[in-house]
Amino acid sequence: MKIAPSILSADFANLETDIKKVANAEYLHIDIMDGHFVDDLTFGANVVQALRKHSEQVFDCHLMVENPDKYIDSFAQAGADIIGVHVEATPHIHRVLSHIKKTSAKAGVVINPGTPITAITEVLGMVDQVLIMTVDPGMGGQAFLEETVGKVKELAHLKAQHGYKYEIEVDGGINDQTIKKVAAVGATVAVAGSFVFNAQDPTKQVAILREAAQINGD
Ligand SMILES: O=C(CO)[C@H](O)[C@H](O)COP(=O)(O)O
Ligand SMILES: [Fe+2]
Repeated sequence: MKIAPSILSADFANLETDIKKVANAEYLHIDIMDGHFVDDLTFGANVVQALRKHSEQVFDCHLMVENPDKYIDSFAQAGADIIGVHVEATPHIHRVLSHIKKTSAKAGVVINPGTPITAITEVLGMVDQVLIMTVDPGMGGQAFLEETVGKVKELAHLKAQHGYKYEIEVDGGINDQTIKKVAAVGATVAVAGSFVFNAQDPTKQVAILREAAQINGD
């Protein structure tokens, strides 16, 4: 299981310091909110570019924005390694994913808890990552929604059946207990914000998550 600390719960006044505390994780998860697709506002490509100088990790940019197509080039140029777009944010998901694939970034599709897997079936063969939201997007610190576990299992089944290559990422309410549930059904990347950064020692929290995932997962 790869661990993806979400800087949504980091100290925005000390991002450089905070990201160094989680250098033992494979990914850095960067939540981009536009105040339209979700209520809150976070940061843009300029912040990604600034962070890029301080980390070699995979920059996993989760775009919670309307009109995602408008932002793809700037995030790719800023140093995003993966750009994830919500299927709910565009009627043209195939076009947007094709656009990402023409940049240096890998393409991810994201689905909300209320969206079925059938909404993304047609694009599963073209994506590098599928992100299953395990909370409703918009804020950190929410409780994991148990009913999303079935979708992780379904995605893992489709991956094996069709030989797809995507990572299966989960995001929201991940802690040392919930990570076991998603690891057991095939998740390969776990995002965690509050569990990692709302603790004294974020480095240790990453290690705790990794160990917990191994008990029931890979
Ligand atoms: O996309 C997100 C919210 O929309 C965040 O990545 C997610 O909520 C992480 O926070 P936590 O681990 O505290 O639930
Ligand atoms: Fe996220």
